[in-house]
Amino acid sequence: MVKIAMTIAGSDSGGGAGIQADLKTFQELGTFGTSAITAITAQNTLGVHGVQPIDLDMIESQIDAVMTDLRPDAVKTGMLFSAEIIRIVAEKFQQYNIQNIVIDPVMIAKGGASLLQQEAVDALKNELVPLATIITPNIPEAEVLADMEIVTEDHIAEAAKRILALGAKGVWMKGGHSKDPEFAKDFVFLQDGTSFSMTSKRIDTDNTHGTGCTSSAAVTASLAKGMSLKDALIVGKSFIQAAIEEDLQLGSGHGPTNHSAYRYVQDRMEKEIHVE
Ligand SMILES: Nc1ncnc2c1ncn2[C@@H]1O[C@H](COP(=O)(O)OP(=O)(O)O)[C@@H](O)[C@H]1O
Ligand SMILES: Cc1ncc(COP(=O)(O)O)c(N)n1
Repeated sequence: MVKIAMTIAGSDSGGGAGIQADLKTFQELGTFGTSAITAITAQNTLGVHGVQPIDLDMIESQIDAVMTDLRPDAVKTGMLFSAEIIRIVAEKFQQYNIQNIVIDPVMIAKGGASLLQQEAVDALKNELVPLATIITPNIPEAEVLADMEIVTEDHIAEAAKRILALGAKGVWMKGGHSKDPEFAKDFVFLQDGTSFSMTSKRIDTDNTHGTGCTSSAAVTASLAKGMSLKDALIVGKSFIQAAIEEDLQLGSGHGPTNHSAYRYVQDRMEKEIHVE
């Protein structure tokens, strides 16, 4: 029977990030996608033009509706916007005993708009991160979660240690924001003390809108299908490398990635991602 993946996130009218990116990615990887929408954004490749959070009761009802009937095999979170929304999501994860939880700690859109209120960071750290199978911060998000500046690889390891100390089972420290002109190098640290890196060549492009949403959705779909965490993360990295490489040149700002590229270039990606 088809496996079910769920996303709890914001809507991106531009289709490159948020719920839209997640559902496309779930579908591409052969899972059945379900969702609970936390906020609506009026957004395109040029930026975020408006944000309207959904009523808390309605967020709760959406989660209950999916959890009680469809029972997702893995769930991811994206834009959660407020401490109140984070609390509801954390409560629901516990109520329904969800095991495969991917937390993309979305804070700021590529154009600079805030997608998480400042006072929600504590709720994220104390209530949601402890439930994560894997949390997927980019460098600025890891700096906030670990409360330190990240410049060197030693800083990455120290920040990961601090994030694991919050209770997450694993952390995928994404390197898209690093200054390395040649490589996009990510590091994974797990609660059992193991770690590995996933490196690809850096693509010179502005079309990276939604890379965090898309890569974490690929991990979620892979966990839903029963893959090991390590294999699921390698699919996440390969899926996003394909989606960035085969970009679509849409819009006149930070364009979306190509969510359907992976299915055509999967074999090539296996050789392009270096795991060490
Ligand atoms: N220009 C790029 N070329 C190749 N991979 C990239 C590029 N930018 C980001 N990535 C990869 O995309 C994923 C998401 O990266 P990152 O930009 O760090 O997160 P976010 O999208 O959350 O800001 C990571 O696996 C990262 O290595
Ligand atoms: C609704 C929504 N959720 C998440 C992001 C972050 O996307 P990214 O940082 O990858 O551009 C976004 N721009 N919009």
